[in-house]
Amino acid sequence: MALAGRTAAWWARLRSPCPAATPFCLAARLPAAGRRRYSSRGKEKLDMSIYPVESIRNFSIIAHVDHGKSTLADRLLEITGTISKTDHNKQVLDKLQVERERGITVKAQSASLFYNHEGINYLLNLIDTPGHVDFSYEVSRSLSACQGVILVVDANEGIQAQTVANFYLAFEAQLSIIPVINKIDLKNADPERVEKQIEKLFDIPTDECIRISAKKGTNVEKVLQKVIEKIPPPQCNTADPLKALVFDSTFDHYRGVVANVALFGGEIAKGNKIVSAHTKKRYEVSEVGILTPDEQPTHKLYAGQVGYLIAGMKEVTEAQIGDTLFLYKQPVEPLPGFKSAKPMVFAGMYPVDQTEYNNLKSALERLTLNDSSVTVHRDSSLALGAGWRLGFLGLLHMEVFNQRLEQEYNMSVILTAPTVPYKAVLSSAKLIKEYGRDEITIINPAQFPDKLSVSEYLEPTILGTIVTPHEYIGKIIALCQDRRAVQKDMLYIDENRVMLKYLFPLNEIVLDFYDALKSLSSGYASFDYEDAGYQAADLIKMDILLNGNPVEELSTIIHNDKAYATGKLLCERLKEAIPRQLFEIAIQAAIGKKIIARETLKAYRKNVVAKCYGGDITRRMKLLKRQAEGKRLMRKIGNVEVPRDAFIRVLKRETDK
Ligand SMILES: Nc1nc2c(ncn2[C@@H]2O[C@H](COP(=O)(O)OP(=O)(O)OP(=O)(O)O)[C@@H](O)[C@H]2O)c(=O)[nH]1
Repeated sequence: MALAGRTAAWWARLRSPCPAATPFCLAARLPAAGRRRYSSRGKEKLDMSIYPVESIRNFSIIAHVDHGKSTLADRLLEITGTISKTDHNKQVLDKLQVERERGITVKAQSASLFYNHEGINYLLNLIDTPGHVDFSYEVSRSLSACQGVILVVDANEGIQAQTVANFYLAFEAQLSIIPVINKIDLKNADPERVEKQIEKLFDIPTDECIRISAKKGTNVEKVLQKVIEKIPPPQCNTADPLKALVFDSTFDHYRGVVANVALFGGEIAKGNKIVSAHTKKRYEVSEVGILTPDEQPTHKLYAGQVGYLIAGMKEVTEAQIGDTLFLYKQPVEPLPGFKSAKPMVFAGMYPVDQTEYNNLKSALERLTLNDSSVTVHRDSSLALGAGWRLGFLGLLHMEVFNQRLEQEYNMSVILTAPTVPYKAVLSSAKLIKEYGRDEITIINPAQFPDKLSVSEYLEPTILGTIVTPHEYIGKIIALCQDRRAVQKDMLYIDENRVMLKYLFPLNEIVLDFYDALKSLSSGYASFDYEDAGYQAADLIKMDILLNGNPVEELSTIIHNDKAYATGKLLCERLKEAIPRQLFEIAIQAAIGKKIIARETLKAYRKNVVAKCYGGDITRRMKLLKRQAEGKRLMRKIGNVEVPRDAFIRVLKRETDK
């Protein structure tokens, strides 16, 4: 919208003192830490009409993990008076307990900042993003609500794998990029070297980089000024019909779904009747507001602004991420949505005790409301009872989800070995008819179709980026080869740093690749990856047998080349996990009918009443009862008693490897 044609009153409002510096000051109303969920209650509504599109900048901070995004966000919130300057305000946007404990950002948060620059009041909408590869889905989602990004690079570590990945996400989205070199206060900081890396890899002139210390606040104000100068305001108009993009949503127990929206046109207020382009359902808006970063109700939200709305949606699925909301009877062309999050890792989840099944079910339902990237299917297992098969974006995502179940819902669960989603191209007419298609995705080894009914198995692959000091390159190449990876590129970022690109089977990196890479490079190498489709693979299903009976929970799908080593390992671990019994037990790994590994557990008799011969009957009964109780914790496979937790011990150590 052109600036010309504005009234004098409009200019006067725009140039009036920034709300953050007046008695309106939001900072004064915000508790320093530990904000309540229902934080909008009783707050005076703000008038957002004083922020026309020209005064708005929507931006994100992107970086490699730990390069200082959250710290920079804290400083920006302080400088603009959005939060007060206290020591309690560390990582204000990291609201989840798991985020604070692990020091990582899991869920993107947004905050509106008010900033007066050269007499003009600006509304800056900052969207914090997670740095870990598992959460890159959140990054691309956040970027869709932005016109620019601050790309933060650590002055000591320089460009890392996720810096490259995040840069390309922003570049492909055609966003303005402000390169910032952080941590210049560190003794080993070498901003000049990092500037050269940025020039070489991203073609950004060295003099465009801003050197800052987010921790000490050095030059942070310059970053804000650059945001105003370099990032364009959103291209939209309040006079147009409402067009609101849902870019995130959370669930509040009291008020239902709180949808984070970016307005690409029109305005929205309490009482408006809106329709979801995705579900076609109609709602009445009960509250709109901005995030500061707490919820701050406003009278309206206008085109170009970013905020939240509550409209009586009961489930997060109703506020589908990427959905477009419009006014009832004023339909608009929906905005291009997002690719839905694709789970990379699947695992079985079971209650430790089956009596907890219903509690776990409701905890899962509530947690997935807040994390819609987790997929849930019901599943059951002979050993572990009724449960679910869950799909996660990666292993860290799985761990974080599990930790949130424990911390936020007090549930402890059993997680089985993670597996990646394989595919099979079917050749058997019977199976094709049964499935209704000739290609199936296998997320559970129990569904693995026999080789005779399949023309080809496929495994998921990823394109991995590794950035490392060059002295570790030999060991890293050997590690990649061991993981069946194929080199695609190798580039020197500067005289002693190398960037490698490899095509990996996802299965080879999902469990422990990152740990192996970190340990052989003394922590210096970094890794990021993106989906690279499927490739044909020589896959097999390996079964574990106890005295000839298969243990379904321990079946795994693996590459033929890795079968022998894995089979041997599982047999050895089971031998440790199963107590000796009255008879000898053969523990075997098998592919089809062929045995590929074997361990033998010698016979042993634990006669609890042996000591009591001639003793009194009550003591004898008591001991027999205790033995019976112990048996309930066992699962019988054939005639072999296996402690229920043995499966987990065996599988868990697989993930801990
Ligand atoms: N010395 C110094 N340390 C900093 C600076 N900025 C951030 N740090 C520290 O670097 C660590 C990581 O900072 P964060 O802000 O949590 O990093 P992040 O990029 O948000 O991390 P994720 O949310 O996990 O992606 C923290 O210990 C910060 O205190 C800085 O300018 N100087």
